[in-house]
Amino acid sequence: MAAIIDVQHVHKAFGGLKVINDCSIQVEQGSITGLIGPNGAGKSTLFNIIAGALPLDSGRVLLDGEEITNRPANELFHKGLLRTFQIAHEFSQMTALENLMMVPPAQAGETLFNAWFKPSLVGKEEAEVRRRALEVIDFIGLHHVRNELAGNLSGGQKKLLELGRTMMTDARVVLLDEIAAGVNRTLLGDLVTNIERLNREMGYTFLVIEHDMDMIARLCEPVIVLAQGSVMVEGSIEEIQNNPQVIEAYFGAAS
Ligand SMILES: Nc1ncnc2c1ncn2[C@@H]1O[C@H](COP(=O)(O)OP(=O)(O)OP(=O)(O)O)[C@@H](O)[C@H]1O
Repeated sequence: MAAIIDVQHVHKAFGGLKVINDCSIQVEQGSITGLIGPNGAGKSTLFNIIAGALPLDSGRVLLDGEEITNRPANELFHKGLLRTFQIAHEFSQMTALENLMMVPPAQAGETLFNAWFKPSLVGKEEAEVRRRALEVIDFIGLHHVRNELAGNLSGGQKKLLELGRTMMTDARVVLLDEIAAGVNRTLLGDLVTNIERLNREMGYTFLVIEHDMDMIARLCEPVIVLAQGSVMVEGSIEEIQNNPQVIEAYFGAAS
C-alpha cells in the first residue's frame, strides 16, 4: 500500500535543543498507525510539523505524494489532513450540534454577497450542514446531548465531539493526539469503536499518539516508537512489546 503521509529526514531544534533528529516515518493509506515513545521523545512536535502548526528546520513532508512541507494548517485542512483539537473556549458556549455545524469550511453563508443576494443558496447549504451534523451526532452516540452546551459535556463526550468534528469534512488523514486521556473506560470503548468504523467504513487513515497501551494494542498496526526524536523501531504491538531496546527506553526500570 502507498504511504499517505511520508515524513523524510526531518530535523527540528528549539534553540540548542535538538528535538527531532533525522526522523523518517511513513503512514500507509488506510492504516491506524500508532506513535508512541517516552515523555519528551518528540511525538507532539512531529505531529505539529506534519499538521502545519510548526515549521521544520530541514527535511520534507509529503501528503499522498504531494509536498506539504511547512504549509499552513488551514491549507492542509482543505486537503483532508486534520488533527483533533480540544473544544476551544468560545465553542464551549455553543451546543454540541452547533459545534459540528461550525466546522465545514467555506460555507456559502460566510460571504456577505451570498447572504444578501443568494439567500436561498445559503438556506439550502445550512439545511445540508444540519443534516450532516445530525448524522454525525448519531454516529458518535451523542444524539441525547446534542442540545447541551459543549462546555457542559463530560471529558469523554468532548473527545467524541472532537472526533465528530473531523467527520464534518472530507477528511482523509486524521491525527489523534492523546484522545484517550481522561476518558472513562465505557466512553473509551465508544471512541475506539468509532475510530475503527471511520477507518473501515469511511476509509480514514489515522496517526495516533497515545500513552494508553490498551488503546494502542486494540487499534494500531503498525506502531512506531520514537525515542530522542528519531524512530527506534516499528512493528506490530507484539513485536514492540517484546523488543528489549523498547522495553529499556520506553518502559524503563518500571518494566
Ligand atoms: N515550543 C517549544 N519550545 C521549546 N522546547 C519545546 C517546545 N515544544 C517542545 N519542546 C521540547 O521538545 C521536547 C519534545 O517535546 P514533545 O512535546 O514533542 O514530546 P512528546 O514526545 O510529545 O512528549 P509527551 O509524551 O510528554 O507529551 C521536550 O523536551 C520539550 O520540552
